[in-house]
Amino acid sequence: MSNPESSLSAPFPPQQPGAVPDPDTALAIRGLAKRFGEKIAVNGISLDVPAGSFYGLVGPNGAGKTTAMSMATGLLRPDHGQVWIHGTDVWADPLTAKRRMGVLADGVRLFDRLTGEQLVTYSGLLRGLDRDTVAERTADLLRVMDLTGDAGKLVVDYSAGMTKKVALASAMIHAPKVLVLDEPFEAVDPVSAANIRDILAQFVQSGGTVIVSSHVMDLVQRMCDHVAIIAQGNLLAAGTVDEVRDGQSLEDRFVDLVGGRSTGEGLSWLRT
Ligand SMILES: Nc1ncnc2c1ncn2[C@@H]1O[C@H](COP(=O)(O)OP(=O)(O)OP(=O)(O)O)[C@@H](O)[C@H]1O
Repeated sequence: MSNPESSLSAPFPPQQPGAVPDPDTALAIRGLAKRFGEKIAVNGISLDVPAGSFYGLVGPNGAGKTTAMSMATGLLRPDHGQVWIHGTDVWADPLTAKRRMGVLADGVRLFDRLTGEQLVTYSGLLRGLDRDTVAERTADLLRVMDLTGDAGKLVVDYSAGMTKKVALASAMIHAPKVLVLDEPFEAVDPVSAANIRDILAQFVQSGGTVIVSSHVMDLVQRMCDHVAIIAQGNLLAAGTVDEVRDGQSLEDRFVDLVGGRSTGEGLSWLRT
């Protein structure tokens, strides 16, 4: 079934000036839009992420996930629209909003001339934590990320998966209420990924909110309780995973909604 007008796409009215979404909503997005030259990367997306949810954001390559997440976390200024983290406008009051969130951004350079331990420590001190708390949490985070043995190594010399894990540790050290993670499992080995999943699940159980983008539908179906599907800058569906997948696997539903499966023809020159 291909139904981009699915009733699951939340029919949000334009936000009235001055109207603030319920502070219990972890992330509220209204009419978020971004254009790069002629390219409309995000085309007026509205979405509510309930507090305490494990929310997956899925979409094909170039769908606008990273752009939307960057605008939602105060890293990229939107052309239009508003974003609130627990009722705080991210662009009007970025300091308060950023205290409440931990962000694993895609493609943002880390201070990679620091060691892993220094980087996580620096993130904690930057967030205003005292030195003892930072030392304790840094040791805990490096341990669960299986980085203790490499804590003294420069981040520039880390593998892609190690870099992802140290960035994740840096995003979590101030115990935010909301974690916004762009592809947190990309390049991460299965044991570390399982550890990270456990940490995130416990975080959600204790009332935190996790928003992850991922291309791995099976993972999103197993791990998340809510999901939004984005394609070509538009929100195609959003709701609980069961609502969105509508009796199918999430992967089949995704392919139905997004389309674009090639028939396997072509590239005859590649066949031996
Ligand atoms: N800084 C930029 N300048 C120009 N175009 C950009 C820029 N950032 C993103 N885009 C374009 O906007 C669109 C959305 O990109 P975005 O990175 O948000 O997609 P994505 O869903 O995160 O993709 P992927 O799953 O491949 O990471 C793409 O067409 C991309 O080429």
